[in-house]
Amino acid sequence: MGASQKDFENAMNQVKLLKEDPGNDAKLKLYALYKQATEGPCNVPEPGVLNSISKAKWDAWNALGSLPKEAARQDYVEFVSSLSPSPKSCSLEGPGANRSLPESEDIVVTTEENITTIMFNRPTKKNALTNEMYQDIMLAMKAASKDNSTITVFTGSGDYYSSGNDLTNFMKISGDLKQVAKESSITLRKFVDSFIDFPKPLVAVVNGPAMGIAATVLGLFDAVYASNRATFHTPFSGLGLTPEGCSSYTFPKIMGRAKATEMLIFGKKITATEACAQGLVTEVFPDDSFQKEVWARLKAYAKNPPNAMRIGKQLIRSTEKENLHAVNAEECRVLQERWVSEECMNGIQNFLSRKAKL
Ligand SMILES: CCCCCCCCCCC/C=C/C(=O)SCCNC(=O)CCNC(=O)[C@H](O)C(C)(C)COP(=O)(O)OP(=O)(O)OC[C@H]1O[C@@H](n2cnc3c(N)ncnc32)[C@H](O)[C@@H]1OP(=O)(O)O
Repeated sequence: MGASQKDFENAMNQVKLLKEDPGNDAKLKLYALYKQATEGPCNVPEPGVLNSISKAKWDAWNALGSLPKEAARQDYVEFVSSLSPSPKSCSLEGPGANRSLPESEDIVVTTEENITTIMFNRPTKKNALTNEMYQDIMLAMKAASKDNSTITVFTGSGDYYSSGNDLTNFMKISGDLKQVAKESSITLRKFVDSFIDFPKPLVAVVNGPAMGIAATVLGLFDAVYASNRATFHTPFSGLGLTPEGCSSYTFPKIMGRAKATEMLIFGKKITATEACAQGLVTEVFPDDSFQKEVWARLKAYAKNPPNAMRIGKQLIRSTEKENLHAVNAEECRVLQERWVSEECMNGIQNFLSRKAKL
């Protein structure tokens, strides 16, 4: 006998209680089966290539063809049960939990003239990255790695590139702090892995200040173009934190140990011009012509044959990959401990109570 409506509803609740992020492929499958089970065969127009996430969702649903609603419901229930053998002891608000597919507008993905752009879009909060945004960025990167674009670009909306991790993420957690720190460490590792393994040229268009994790992962980009308004700031020690995004390896390699120490350990903020002199930034542009000049250049680069660019990148990066994964794993292991430390609690508390502005 097929799954009942009650089984289906239970399965939907179980998805919300998943302890670990099931991954983008599983989320797409869940989405498609859910839509098929509730609405029947895909009945909406195919989204344009400008929205690669909607397109991925549409493709997954459309691929189910004329599968009957009851069969989709049954498949959904079975698939959920394969994902969640035990729904007990879950943190409802932990990273990765309660997520299905990106719905928020905090990350905007567009594809135009062979360029997929992933934009941080939370300007009123200086594009600080929420737990949901980490998940959506991973999803967007996975889609971008497979779409028809030749280059992928990160940029920010408003006056900031990004102020890094949203420090209120720490207040949204429930349950055992150590367990949440463990889950966060897993999420962070996966997030940084997405940058290490990204197969196409990855470019940052740094429109304003870049802080914390938004600055550190720049060491994993293939080119970084910055407005002269941009600054680069990793105030980790003040927050009781330690470097991530592989910066403990990439920054000393790029700028030398002394300059990397000033940034990563002493929290020195550097200008775009300094970052360019130290090799973190490829080129700096005057802010008033920044967008025009950078996009004209990127559109020209994006016309290059995609395979040549992809394979060229692979040659430049492949010898480093193993090291980078090991560094990422170690940085995340250390951060897992830092997040539950008194120094970190005090650092976050200072920001939240605005006693200290970094
Ligand atoms: C158990 C652990 C679970 C955690 C799971 C996370 C997993 C991944 C962790 C990865 C590690 C990453 C580390 C980092 O990125 S460290 C860097 C963090 N960023 C900061 O420290 C910046 C903090 N912000 C500031 O110092 C200032 O806001 C800033 C200099 C950016 C701007 O100052 P300004 O005076 O111009 O503007 P406001 O302060 O008034 O800001 C406007 C509003 O934006 C909010 N805001 C800005 N940045 C952040 C932020 N990073 N987190 C949360 N909110 C931020 C600010 O509060 C204002 O909001 P309101 O208008 O509502 O007050």
